[in-house]
Formats: sequence, C-alpha cells, structure tokens
Amino acid sequence: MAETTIEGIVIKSTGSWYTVLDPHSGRQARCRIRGVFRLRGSRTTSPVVVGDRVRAEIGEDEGDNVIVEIRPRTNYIIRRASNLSKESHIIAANIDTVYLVVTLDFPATSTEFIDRFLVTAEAYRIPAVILLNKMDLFAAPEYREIIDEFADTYRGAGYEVLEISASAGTGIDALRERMRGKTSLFSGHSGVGKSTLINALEPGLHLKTGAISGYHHKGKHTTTFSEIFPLSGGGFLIDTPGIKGFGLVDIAPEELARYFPDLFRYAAGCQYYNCTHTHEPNCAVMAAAGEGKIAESRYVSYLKMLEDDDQNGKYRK
Ligand SMILES: Nc1nc2c(ncn2[C@@H]2O[C@H](COP(=O)(O)OP(=O)(O)OP(=O)(O)O)[C@@H](O)[C@H]2O)c(=O)[nH]1
Ligand SMILES: [Zn+2]
Repeated sequence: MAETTIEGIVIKSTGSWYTVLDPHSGRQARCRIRGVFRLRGSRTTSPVVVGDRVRAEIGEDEGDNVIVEIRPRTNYIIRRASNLSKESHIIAANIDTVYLVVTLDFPATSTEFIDRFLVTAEAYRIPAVILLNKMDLFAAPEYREIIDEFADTYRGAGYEVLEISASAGTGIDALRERMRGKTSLFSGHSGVGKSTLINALEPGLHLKTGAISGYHHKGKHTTTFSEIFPLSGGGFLIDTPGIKGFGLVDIAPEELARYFPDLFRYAAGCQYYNCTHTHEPNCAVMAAAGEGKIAESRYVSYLKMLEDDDQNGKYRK
C-alpha cells in the first residue's frame, strides 16, 4: 500500500529513475515507472520525460516509489536518437516559452537559423521569444536602424524581441520576472552568450553540460538523461547545450507556410488552396512579399527551407 502520494513535476530522468518535485512543498522523491502507461484518453505507451506533471505513490522504501499518472502534455520537444535513426525521443514536455538567444554580430546569428528555429517552435506550439543579446556593443546611434529593422521583422511576425545585455545586466531583471513560475527553454548558437545569460539570471545555477542533449550511444541502446533546473523565483529552466535549434519536426512542403505567421496571414488570398507561394499565379503571399509587407529575409528563409526539403526530404512527412 502506498503511504502517500505526491503531485509534481519531473525534474530529472535517468531512464530508470525520475525525480519528482512538488513545487509547493519543495519535497522531492525519486520514483520509478511501472509497466506500460496509459495516457488519459489514449493507449499510447510513453516514457515519462522531464517537465511532465505526474502523480506518484510514495512507498516505505524509495524502491517502492512509483509514478502512477502523467497529466496530458501541453507540448513537447523531440530529438532523434541519431542522424541515421528514425527513432525519436521526447526530451522535455510542458514548455511555456522558448527563448532564442541571438546576436547581431560577434557572432552574427543568421536570419535563416532564427527562422528555422521559429518554424520548429511554431510546429511544437511553443511560444518563442527572441533575446537580442550583447546590446552593450550596439549602443552607438548608428546601430539603431539595424536593430529596429531586425526587431520590426520579428515583431511584425508576432514574436517578442527583447534587447538585453547579459554581461552589462540590461534587461535581466525583467526577463527573470517574466520567467517566474514558468518553464523556459534556452537555445542559441555557440558564442551568443547563453551561458553568461543563464548565470546572470540565476547565479546559483551550475548547469551540467550535456544536460538535455546527453544521449550516449552504447551499442544499440540509447540511454537518456535529462534535467530541468528549478529557479529560485519559481519556475524551471531547460538548457539545450549542443542542440542546433531544438530538435527536428517533419513538415510537408505545402504546410511550411503555416509556420511562418507573417506569410500565412496572406495565404488565404492565394488562388490555389495548396499554393506553395513560389511560382503560382495569383499568389497573395508573393504579392505581399513584393510589396514589402513581408520582410525579404523571412520570405528567403521560407524558400530555402522548401528547397532543402526538395533536396533531402528533411521537412517532408
Ligand atoms: N559584450 C558582451 N559580451 C557578452 C555578452 N554576453 C556574453 N558575452 C561574451 O560572449 C562570449 C560568449 O559567451 P558565452 O556565455 O560563453 O556564450 P554561449 O552562448 O554560452 O557559448 P557556448 O558556451 O559556446 O555555447 C563570452 O566572451 C562572453 O563574455 C554581452 O551581453 N555583451
Ligand atoms: Zn500563394
């Protein structure tokens, strides 16, 4: 018989043990899962992943602790076991916001990288916010136009753009405040200052590298280990070291435009319902791009992603 039950969030997974934290009491318990899970309303077998909201029965011995229910996920991110493998793993669930850390220069983050990332976020149905870091380097007035053009492009597409400086501390308190009580995932190219930013947000946090991307290939077996970090102000942080973007999603070419909100708002005006917005007559998206209503870089990214799909089927279902 179970002694008690605990309701909480899975903050760590080793593949066989799951640490459940009750965010209200602060109590933690290491638990196992038993047999096959039935998610509510479906017969899907699914392992427990970090970010899952669960109920666990706590036994007399730790070995008796068992997760008995997983709440339905609002979203999740996946990762293929390897490039060759078709297998994919859910690596985290119930993410409130993905923050993409980017820089205008030193190093410059390409708009194509940003746009691919945003498409993935859209496909995962996770709100994305762009953090424009190292703004201390661009304080001179001559940069204002470049910054505004960048910000307008993404704000026009419906994304928040926050100008910050991780090293100078600009915008950090406001960001910490908006992360309170939420699960936030951070991503960004190497060198944009993601580590500096995370340290500024939560100085006590010593991220273990490889936390969420720590897949070890031992022969045929893939073990997963992942962790999300409780924040002192409430909420959780997920770091994604080494993940370029944050996983892959399969998107059919005719669906790609759906994930570009700034393109898609014109698609209803196209003559053909399955318009790819590349060559078709009476394409409202191309017309809008031609009139400058859609940022050129965004339309170019769209075309590049379509082209890639043709070449290697990466975005094909
Ligand atoms: N000027 C300026 N430099 C910054 C800022 N944030 C980070 N840096 C510097 O940028 C460099 C890269 O910062 P990191 O925090 O290591 O970058 P990262 O994104 O974690 O990079 P990886 O560790 O390679 O993944 C370091 O030299 C930082 O000191 C900032 O806001 N302004
Ligand atoms: Zn069209």
